[in-house]
Amino acid sequence: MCGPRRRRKRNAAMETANARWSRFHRWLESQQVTSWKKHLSLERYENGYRTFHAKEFIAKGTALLEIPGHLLITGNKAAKWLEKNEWIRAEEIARIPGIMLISMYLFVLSKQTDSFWKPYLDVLPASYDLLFLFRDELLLSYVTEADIMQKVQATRHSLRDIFQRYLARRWNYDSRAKWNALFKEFVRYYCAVVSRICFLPGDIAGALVPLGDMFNHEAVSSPLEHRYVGWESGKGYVFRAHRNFHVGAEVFVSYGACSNTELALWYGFTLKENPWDSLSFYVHELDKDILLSELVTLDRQGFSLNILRALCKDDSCKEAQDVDTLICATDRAKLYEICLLLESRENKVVAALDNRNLMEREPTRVVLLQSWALSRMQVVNIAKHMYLW
Ligand SMILES: C[S@@+](CC[C@H](N)C(=O)[O-])C[C@H]1O[C@@H](n2cnc3c(N)ncnc32)[C@H](O)[C@@H]1O
Repeated sequence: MCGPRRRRKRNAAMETANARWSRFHRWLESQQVTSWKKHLSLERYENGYRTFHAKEFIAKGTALLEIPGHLLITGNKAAKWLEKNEWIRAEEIARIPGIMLISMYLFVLSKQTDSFWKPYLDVLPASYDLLFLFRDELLLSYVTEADIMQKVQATRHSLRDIFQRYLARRWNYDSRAKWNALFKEFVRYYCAVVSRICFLPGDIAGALVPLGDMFNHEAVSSPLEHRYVGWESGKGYVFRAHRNFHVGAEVFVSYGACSNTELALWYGFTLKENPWDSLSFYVHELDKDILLSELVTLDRQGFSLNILRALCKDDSCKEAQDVDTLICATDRAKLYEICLLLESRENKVVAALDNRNLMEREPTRVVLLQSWALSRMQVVNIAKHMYLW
């Protein structure tokens, strides 16, 4: 496409996005969701990414945002509505994951021009980088985390199955292309749900919390002693500051103790400094002489006990439960060697990802895999020093 046409198309897309954004704000105001403006400004960037910033100093514990119950899209609401409107039968509900039920619900709602939630649905992101969306075989060959591709395949399979079984039959699609387009829309809603769902006790899935789902994640190094995000009776769904935030700083919440693998799977990003990062691998893939077929995990505290037991020099220690006893009896030089093998594998991944063609084809996804591999190397590096004499 030539320059001016591309510019016109981009401007038109921006106008639509601006109009949708204004409608979303008016909708929130019409539902009396306004008090957050005292503390927060909501920034929106051209690539569609949104963040909250502190307008004033925010002290730990401050209520940042309160969303009334009737604005939440919960698993229970979705299941009830789908059953009432004969999309699913009551006995099928327990067999379908709650997250899928909400995705089905959003997909059906999105087809209704007068849906109460339309202003919210219209500002959900248009594209995602969740791992199961990656299709490029070369890119996928650089995913080193063990067993993750099975999870990816299971998610893809389950999405197709649910769409075909419950949704496609009610739509007139006269071509494969139309089926694919509808399926893509359903997948987009699924991505929105998995990457934005909030914990809600007593609900089969949790809740989508309009506006509350614009907070980005930061990792906190020790588990929070208090639940800062959740349902508070008499108030609604409340987001509180889990630490102090200075004027102008981005205001985060914490999605929990997520490893980078979990972040890549469910949110489509990884963190450079992630205290909860861990990696899993099969040791025989690195060293055929170690006879251990179980999955081994490594985190910032070291290797999982199964490998310590497998490498115990003294048979009497193999049953020990205590990590210190096991480490003393383990062949630490071998653990160090495994660290070197892991390091070399991740190094190769980082080098292979430094590929211009791949970068041009899939820039965001390459960056995600690079940062994932680099953070794995950080974990390996910590372990390496731990097992060095
Ligand atoms: C609950 S939404 C948060 C709002 C999101 N930024 C938006 O514009 O809609 C979760 C998504 O935000 C992005 N995200 C959240 N925290 C992030 C972080 N620390 N770094 C990069 N992306 C992040 C990821 O795309 C994730 O799937």
